Amino acid sequence: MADSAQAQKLVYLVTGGCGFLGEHVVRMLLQREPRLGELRVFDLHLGPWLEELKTGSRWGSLWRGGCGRFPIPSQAGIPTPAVEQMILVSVHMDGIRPVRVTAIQGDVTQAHEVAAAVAGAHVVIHTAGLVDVFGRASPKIIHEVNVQGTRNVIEACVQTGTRFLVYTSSMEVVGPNTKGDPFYRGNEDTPYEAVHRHPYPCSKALAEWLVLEANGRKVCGGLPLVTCALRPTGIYGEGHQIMRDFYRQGLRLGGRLFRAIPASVEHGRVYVGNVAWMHVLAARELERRAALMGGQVYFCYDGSPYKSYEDFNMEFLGPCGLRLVGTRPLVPYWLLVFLAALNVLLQWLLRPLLLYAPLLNPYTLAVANTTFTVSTDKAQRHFGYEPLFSWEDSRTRTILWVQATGGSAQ
Ligand SMILES: NC(=O)c1ccc[n+]([C@@H]2O[C@H](COP(=O)([O-])OP(=O)(O)OC[C@H]3O[C@@H](n4cnc5c(N)ncnc54)[C@H](O)[C@@H]3O)[C@@H](O)[C@H]2O)c1
Ligand SMILES: CC(C)[C@@H](O)CC[C@@H](C)[C@H]1CC[C@H]2[C@@H]3[C@H](O)C=C4C[C@@H](O)CC[C@]4(C)[C@H]3CC[C@]12C
Repeated sequence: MADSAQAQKLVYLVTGGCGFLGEHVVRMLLQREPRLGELRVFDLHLGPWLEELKTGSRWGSLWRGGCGRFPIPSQAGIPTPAVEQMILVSVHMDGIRPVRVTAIQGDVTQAHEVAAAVAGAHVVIHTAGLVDVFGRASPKIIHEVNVQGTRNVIEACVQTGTRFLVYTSSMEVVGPNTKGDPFYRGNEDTPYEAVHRHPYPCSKALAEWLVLEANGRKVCGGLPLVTCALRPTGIYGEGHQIMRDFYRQGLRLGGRLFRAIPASVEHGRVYVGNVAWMHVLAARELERRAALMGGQVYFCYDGSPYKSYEDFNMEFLGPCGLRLVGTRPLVPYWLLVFLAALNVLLQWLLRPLLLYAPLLNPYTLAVANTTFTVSTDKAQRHFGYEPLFSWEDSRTRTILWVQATGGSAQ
């Protein structure tokens, strides 16, 4: 067993660390990982919020030391992306402990950039991905980022000797499938015909398979790679852009949203803070429980209620002044199908001029209209996961965020 937590100074790498989920994972690690010595935040687009780390305003961290552009040690002459290193003194329950935060602007599709970022890391939490179900990116790009990017992360772990990899997968690896079969309060062992056509779920399913298949491969140094995949359902919380889009749409429509999906269609949702916590815990326990956790998948879950996608959103948009009109869908389903198809045609026609990517398309309509909920305790049984945030707390935090954005672009 490794030294005590206080003595260990581990290097964590979070890919996609500036994304909706990634940012919460970064903050959770800074707050709740006592073994953290260096935190590498790797992303194609580094967020301005990283600048706040200098003031330490968010976590009681104190800023110490300069922030300059330092090249991370090049590996065998591999060119390294520009990095920004900040030294943080994080105040934790266990006392004051210095944490180095290294912001790395890089691309997971570039194997050499990934290898440079992974080199020397103890754990990789791989959240980077192209979450596109709206036709913004081509299938080729989605595959490049989500599949080849994941392959690059795996190979970097093997080449550089990093042994622990937690991958952010998705419920969509399972479903809803192309037949629209419901998945009603299922778990990791529930039989379900996971058949996909859309580029996004196909890419997530292949990437997850690669991660699980890599479990047990010998890394540089001869020890085995230990991997697991976490499958969040629809994540909500501070920073959820789709929630913000619904809020802005409602404001434009005079404080109203119009029901399009039957209230009986249940959708699994999970608070971003609990998803982040599950990632931190899985990364911590993967070493100690390698035999049990290695090669496993875990749905992300918490106490969020089972509701239709629209009714669930109203838990937050209602207290922000919006009203969902209709107890039943106000538009016949065939008309929604027609409008979704029309959106695809418009997207294709307008593509030479502008990117038209509305929420409604045949895929999003099918997903929204298909029950998909999980009921499981596998993460609790395997690595002691319990949600960190209650439903009430998750709801309050999300409402406060929606109110704070006020429908703005932030
Ligand atoms: N949002 C959800 O409801 C949800 C549900 C289940 C799973 N997931 C998964 O969680 C992960 C994070 O999703 P999110 O909702 O935070 O999305 P997001 O788009 O907010 O975050 C993804 C991050 O990855 C980065 N990224 C994209 N391409 C990259 C590249 N080529 N190189 C480096 N970084 C790159 C983006 O800049 C972004 O910061 C994804 O893998 C997604 O599939 C999301
Ligand atoms: C226009 C109406 C029909 C409206 O109700 C459409 C809602 C639609 C945009 C969302 C309904 C379900 C969402 C998806 C689900 O929460 C799970 C996902 C998995 C994750 O990996 C990525 C995001 C998503 C695909 C999510 C996207 C938005 C919805 C399709």
